[in-house]
Amino acid sequence: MAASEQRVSAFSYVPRAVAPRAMISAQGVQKRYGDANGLLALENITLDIAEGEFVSLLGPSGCGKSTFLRCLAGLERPTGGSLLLDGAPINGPPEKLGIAFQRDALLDWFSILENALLPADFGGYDKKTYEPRARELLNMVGLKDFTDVYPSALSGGMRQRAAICRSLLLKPRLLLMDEPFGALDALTRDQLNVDLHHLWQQQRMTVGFVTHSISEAVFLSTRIVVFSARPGKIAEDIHVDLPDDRKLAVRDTPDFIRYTQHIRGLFEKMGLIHD
Ligand SMILES: Nc1ncnc2c1ncn2[C@@H]1O[C@H](COP(=O)(O)OP(=O)(O)OP(=O)(O)O)[C@@H](O)[C@H]1O
Repeated sequence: MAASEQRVSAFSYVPRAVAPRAMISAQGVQKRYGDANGLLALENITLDIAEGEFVSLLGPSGCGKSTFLRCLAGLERPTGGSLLLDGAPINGPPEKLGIAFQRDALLDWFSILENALLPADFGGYDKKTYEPRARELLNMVGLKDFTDVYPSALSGGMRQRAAICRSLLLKPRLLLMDEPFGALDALTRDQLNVDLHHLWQQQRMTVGFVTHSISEAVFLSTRIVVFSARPGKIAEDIHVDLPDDRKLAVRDTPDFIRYTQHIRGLFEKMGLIHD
């Protein structure tokens, strides 16, 4: 499906008349693993992402969401098309990048505060300079009293909160998250959705977020890019026009439900879910 054939509906993303310059610009991005006969994971991905957008990638398992995220992180290279950050090709992990994955990857022999400070360590920055920010972030997500505790003493949700603080330590312009809440129970996941929404509201970093949850995507995003089955193509690019300051109760509103129904309908049409 060519970019021009992408689905357009009442929900579709329409760039604003005076659009801010794209921070990320993908033009016909293709990713094939292996040689010329290898597996085609992504085909013809074309989209621009402006600074400060919260973009979720939704789609069936194996459709290339993580592959696209890894291309954005400079951990994989597209095999076709162009992928630009601030107008320059992404040839490696960009500066000011924050990453969070499903496994929190905290280091068990460091305290929570030390874990949150690791990016300063790795980046060769003075840890003392960043300590107030690490403490502020940990405070914001309810870990104020756990800064000196080791990860093994924390629940999965608390660990993931600490991991998110770590990814935000250096004030990333771009935060890439691959199913960061996938392993958490529903209540903890709800709370972390709220926490992440608050963090995004305050810091306004650009976020690329991979999830399998339609409701999580609608709650968090300003925009949802729905991929079709492999090779991943954009099935629909949806602008989420919900209040900027979202509380969990927004999920009970007719507007929210219209979005979740619409996306479920797309997956039904793709034959991915049925009653
Ligand atoms: N390093 C790799 N080498 C070869 N094939 C790969 C590699 N990484 C991913 N793939 C394949 O590329 C396709 C897309 O994988 P990817 O992980 O990007 O999908 P996804 O949409 O994130 O899947 P899921 O939702 O299940 O996590 C899959 O068929 C996968 O097997």
